Amino acid sequence: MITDSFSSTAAWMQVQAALTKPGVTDIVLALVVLGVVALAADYAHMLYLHYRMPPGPLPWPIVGNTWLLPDNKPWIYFEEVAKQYKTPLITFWIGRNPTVWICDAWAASELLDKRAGIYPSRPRMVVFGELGPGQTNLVSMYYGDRWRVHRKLTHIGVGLQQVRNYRPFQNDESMLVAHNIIKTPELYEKHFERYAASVVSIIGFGRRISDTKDPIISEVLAVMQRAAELNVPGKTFPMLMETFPILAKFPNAIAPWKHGLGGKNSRGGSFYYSLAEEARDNPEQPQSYVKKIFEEAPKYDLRPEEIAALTGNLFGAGSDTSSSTLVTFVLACCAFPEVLPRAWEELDRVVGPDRSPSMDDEHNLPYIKAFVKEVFRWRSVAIIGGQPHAPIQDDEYKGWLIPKGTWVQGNVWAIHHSEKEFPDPDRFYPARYLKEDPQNRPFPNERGYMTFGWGRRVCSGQGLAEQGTFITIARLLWAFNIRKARGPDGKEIPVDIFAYTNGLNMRPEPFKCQFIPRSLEIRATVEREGEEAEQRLSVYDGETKYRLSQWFTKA
Ligand code: HEM
Repeated sequence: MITDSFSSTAAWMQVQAALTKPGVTDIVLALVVLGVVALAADYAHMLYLHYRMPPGPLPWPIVGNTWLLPDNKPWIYFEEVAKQYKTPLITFWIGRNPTVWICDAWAASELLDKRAGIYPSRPRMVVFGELGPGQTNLVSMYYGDRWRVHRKLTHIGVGLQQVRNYRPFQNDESMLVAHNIIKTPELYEKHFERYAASVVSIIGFGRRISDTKDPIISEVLAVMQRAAELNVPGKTFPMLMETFPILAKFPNAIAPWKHGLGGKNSRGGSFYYSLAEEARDNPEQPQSYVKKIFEEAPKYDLRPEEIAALTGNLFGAGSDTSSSTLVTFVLACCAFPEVLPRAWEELDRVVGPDRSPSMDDEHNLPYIKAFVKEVFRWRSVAIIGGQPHAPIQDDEYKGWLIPKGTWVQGNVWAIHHSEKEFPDPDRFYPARYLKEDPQNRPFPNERGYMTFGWGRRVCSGQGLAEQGTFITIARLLWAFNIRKARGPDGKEIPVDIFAYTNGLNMRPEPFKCQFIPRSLEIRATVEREGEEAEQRLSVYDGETKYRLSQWFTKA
């Protein structure tokens, strides 16, 4: 007894001594205790959200579910998780950040379209946002007055009314695609890239891109494809910074995982600003979007990096997406040749061999329209719907909480791959879009696809992309029998409909194919129209002295 009371008195005196005169060990001990308490409180909060938010795998403290991510194409994994939980949306924790993945068309329509006023913002994005363009670019901007200004200014360039005025040169550029494919069919992918880059370059800078070797194509596409990898959740650097945002705060000199990320003052931005100034100051260059932006700049107090973002977005958002969609179209023709005769029958009946289809034919070409819709659906380029949305207030869906600021991503892969809306979804089957077809199913929007996003953040260039994709697909279907290439043994070389890149904007891995003109008359028409189009487009010929690569060396 006496010994017990003596030892407890001694221990008490030690505690008192430690409190009045703490040593290093005591401080370390106190910090450890504090750390454990903070961690426990943080994890308790994570578990609370785990039970209130849409279902998903149990998160671990700090790392969440990041370790469960596959090395590639996480959208397929999220589709499987949603099937496993039998829910239209799931929660997946990227570190301590719960992200919601919408895997069903009706839920996407309800949340992102019908409740557009609640979901118009972007969440905090460490890699694509804070280490990328941040709040200078419409794509990653939070919802608010500045976003409204940028959206309005973007519409001056590619708003629905405006893009109708671009039809003549877009049509001419598309005629050149068909002509160039006759000359060098093996370069078809390059012809699509040139076409897409040239259309946005004429709109933006009043200058066309006439050569597939123009460095602006290869350089800008390379940057875009790299950027597209930067918003696909991943468990390696640089995306691991979304799991551990503190790593983004380290100075670049001691943080190799940050290398190559642009930042607000990125050299890519300055490159676009120089292109814009060059176009503004060239009296010979026709009226263009940059000239209008410079006129508007004082009214909105636009900074140079904002001007660079607004004009650069035309390339950034509009060239890789449009050309990848056309490569997907070619892959579909090779893999599903049985869908072609019906397209030819319609085109021969409505258009004939002496001219190629025009935009005015659209109403008379229901199967071609369905074909284009199926291209947009079957392998949608923006496979996770571009950037995530974020609610500007807490929301509830089917009893689940979606807190303000949550990263909410439309999983377009899962949405367009659902048996319920698209029976046999990996089959390319345009007729599913025709009302009378037995495979036709209800869909929450009239178009029948969600390729261009939702609500207030829906793609600003949708009108331009849809009209360009229609006219180019219609023309190529009319002109060619597009089919699998043959090997030296004369046998067809198979194509793989799942071989796609891993970016946020995906495109088929390279494959070979043949473009066979459908008749001598059609071939003659393609050549004649191609030469005439080139003549008309010559008003946009011009050079730029800037190269993105020089910029990177210079800075
Ligand atoms: C096939 C071609 C294209 C596809 C599939 C596509 C798809 C998308 C998607 C999915 C989004 C995100 C929408 C959302 O957050 O809900 C987006 C945003 C955007 N797109 Fe496109 N796009 C295409 C072409 C274009 C073109 C040609 C331009 C302009 C020339 C453009 C400009 C933009 C801009 C500026 C945004 C950001 C809008 C905002 O955050 O408010 N896109 N696009």
